[in-house]
Amino acid sequence: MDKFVVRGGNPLLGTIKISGAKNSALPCMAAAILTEDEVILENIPQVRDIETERKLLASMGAEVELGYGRAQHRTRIKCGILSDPVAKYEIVKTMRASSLVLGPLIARTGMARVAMPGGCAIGGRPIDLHIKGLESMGATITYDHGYLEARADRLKGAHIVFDKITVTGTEDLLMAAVLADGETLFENCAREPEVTDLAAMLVAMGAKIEGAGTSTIRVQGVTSLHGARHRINPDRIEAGTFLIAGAITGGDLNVDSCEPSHLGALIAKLEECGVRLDVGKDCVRVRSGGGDLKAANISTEEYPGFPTDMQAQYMALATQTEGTSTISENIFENRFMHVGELSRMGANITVQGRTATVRGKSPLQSAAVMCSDLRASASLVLAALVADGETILDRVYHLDRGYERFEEKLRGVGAQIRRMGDVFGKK
Ligand SMILES: CC(=O)N[C@H]1[C@@H](OP(=O)(O)OP(=O)(O)OC[C@H]2O[C@@H](n3ccc(=O)[nH]c3=O)[C@H](O)[C@@H]2O)O[C@H](CO)[C@@H](O)[C@@H]1O
Ligand SMILES: C=C(OP(=O)(O)O)C(=O)O
Repeated sequence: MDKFVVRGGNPLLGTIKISGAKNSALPCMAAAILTEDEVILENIPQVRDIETERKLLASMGAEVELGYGRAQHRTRIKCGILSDPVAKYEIVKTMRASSLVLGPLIARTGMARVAMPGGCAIGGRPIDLHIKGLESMGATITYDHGYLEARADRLKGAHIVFDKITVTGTEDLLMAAVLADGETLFENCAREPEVTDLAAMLVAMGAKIEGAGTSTIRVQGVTSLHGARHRINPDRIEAGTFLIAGAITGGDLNVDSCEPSHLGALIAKLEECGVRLDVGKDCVRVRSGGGDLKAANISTEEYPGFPTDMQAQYMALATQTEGTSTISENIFENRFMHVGELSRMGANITVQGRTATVRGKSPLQSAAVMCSDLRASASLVLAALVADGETILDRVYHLDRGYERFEEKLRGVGAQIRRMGDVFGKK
C-alpha cells in the first residue's frame, strides 16, 4: 500500500496543468454503452476510477482502449455486442459511480444486472432515486442476491421530479431517457457542469436534450444513437484543490487549463479569506495576499453552491486562517473523516452534527496520518504542505482514485512530496 511522505514549509511557485474531470469522464464512458458505434473521448484523466470503468465496460464485452492512438488521454470505446450486461460486485464495490451503467444498459439492451453498491466512508449512498425514475419509465426492477435486475423492452418517456438533487441520478436517468419512447421531462435536476458535459456528449451522439445545466431537462427519445468524439471538461475539483495548495503555502501558483466559470463559489470564498486571485479565460493565478488570511464560513450545497468535494480541502485552509470558521456539510451525512487526522496534526476543530468549527490559526505538526476517502486524502496533503516536519500519509490509494499524478504535479511547483511503497516491502 503506497504512502506519501511530505515535508512542509515550501511556498508553491509555478504552473500546474489541470486534467480532465473524473466525474465527467465516468458518465461519458458509460454513455458509450448507448451505441454500437465507436466513441472517442479526449482529455480522459489517468486515474484509478477510469481504469475501474474500463474493466467494468470490458467485463460486459466492450472494447475499451485507454491511451488510444498513443495519446495518453484519449480513449476509444466500442460497445458493439454487450454479451454480458452485468456490473459485477467485485468491480462495483471499488467505485460508487458504477451505478451509472444501469440506465444506459437497460436503454440499449432491455436488461441490466448491477450489483447494489454498499455504504462508504462518506456515508450511505442510496440509489433509490435512480430506481424510482427507471420504474416510472416502465422498467421492472427485482433484487437477487445483492444484485438489482432491471428489465424493459423499451423504456417510455415520463415526467420525473427528483425528490432530492442527485448528480449521478440525473446522469443515469438522462442516459435512459435518450433512447426511450417519447418525451421525458425531468425536474429538480442536478445542475453540475458534469451533467452538462454528459448532455453535450449525448447530443453529439444524436440525442435530443434541452435544458441541461438548469433544473429542468427535456428529452425527446430517439430510436438509436451514433458514435461521437467528445472532449471532457477540466476537473474543477482538482483545480480547486491546487488553488488551496497555492493559498495555504503562501505561494504564487498558476492553475492552468481549468474552467474558472465552474469555480465560482470557491473563488468567492477564497477572496473572502483575503487570497489574491487573478482569473483568466482558462487559468487562475493564486497569490498570497501578503498578511494573514482570515476565516470565512462555508456551507456545502449543490452546484452552483460550494461543492462538498472541496469541503475537506477548505477545512485544511481554515486551520491556517485567523479567526473561527464554521463548515457545514449538507450533502453527505458522514464527510468529516479528515477532522480526526487534521486534529492529530494540531488543528483545533470541533464537530457538532453536520457542522465543524475550526479555530485558527494553528501551527500544524507532522504526524503519521491515514487517508479515509478521496478528498480527505487531498486535505491531509494540503495540511502536510504547511506542517512542521515530515508527514507520512497512509492509504493514498483513495487519492489515486481521482487525482492524476498528484505528487508529481506538486513536486513540479516546489513541494517536497514523494511516494513510497509499503515500508514492509509489499506494494
Ligand atoms: C461520480 C460522481 O459524480 N460523484 C459525485 C456525485 O456523487 P453522487 O451522484 O453519488 O451524489 P448525489 O448527488 O447522488 O448525492 C447527493 C445526495 O443525495 C442522496 N441520494 C442520492 C441518490 C439517490 O438515489 N438517493 C439519495 O438519497 C445522497 O445520499 C446524497 O445525500 O455527486 C456528489 C455530490 O456533488 C459528489 O460528492 C461526488 O463526487
Ligand atoms: C466522492 C467522490 O467520488 P465518488 O462519488 O466516485 O465516490 C469525489 O469525487 O469526491
